[in-house]
Amino acid sequence: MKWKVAMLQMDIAFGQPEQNVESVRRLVDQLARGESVDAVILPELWDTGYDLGRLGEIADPEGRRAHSLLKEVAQKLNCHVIGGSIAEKRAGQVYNTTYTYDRHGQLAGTYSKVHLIRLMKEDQFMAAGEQPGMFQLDDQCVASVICYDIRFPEWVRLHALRGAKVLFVTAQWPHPRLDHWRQLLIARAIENQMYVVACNRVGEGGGNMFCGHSLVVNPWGEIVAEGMQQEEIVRAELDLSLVDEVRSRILVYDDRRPNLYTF
Ligand SMILES: NC(=O)CCC(=O)C(=O)O
Repeated sequence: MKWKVAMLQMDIAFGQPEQNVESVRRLVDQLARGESVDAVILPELWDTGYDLGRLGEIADPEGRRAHSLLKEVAQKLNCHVIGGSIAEKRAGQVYNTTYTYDRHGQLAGTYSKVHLIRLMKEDQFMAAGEQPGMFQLDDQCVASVICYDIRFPEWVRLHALRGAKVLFVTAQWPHPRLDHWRQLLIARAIENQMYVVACNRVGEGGGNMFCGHSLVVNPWGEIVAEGMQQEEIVRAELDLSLVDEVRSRILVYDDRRPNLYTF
């Protein structure tokens, strides 16, 4: 199976959800004028940015605003939507949450960021998720994680062990750590022999300059597509049969020694 994917590498207005909804709509309109795609992915916290101090006021109650927009996008483009993440107000807490809609406009999965980044004070304003982000799209097993999660190979590995062939990463990754971003994504693809489709944002917010370079890496570790550091739609084609091919060439999964990994 082949999938055409598009990453909306957008700028995000700090603490301005309505303005950011309009930015998503503008990019989706632009995407709709080009060749059709099977999946589109947005960046992390595309609705609020890292305006953590105002989350009580601007976070999306039960994600209602995001659900409505992402469903609309899935139906308009007739494609899967890995909906970046949003600041989701739920049960008196705020979570950093991804909603994924399938091409029929049905909710396919929800994932709340498990590893909150203390460096950016996320832990002081948000609650951490507890569940994995696994779901099916076109009968293919895929996973989604959020930004800092890629520094935790053991978390990504669990998703690969449970069958994920594609890892979607939604991010707000800032300078000066562009090298970390690229190398961690390539490493996750090589060690798990899976596609990694990673959408970052550009622009400035809360004292950070975000580095773009949205990336698609194939299961052999080759970069298939890479954004620049400007607002753009980055497109790529995935050939999912390559996952099985690479997994049968180097038998990493069979050669594991999990009984030794508990000392
Ligand atoms: N939004 C994030 O999780 C940023 C992660 C990051 O900058 C890093 O891990 O470095």
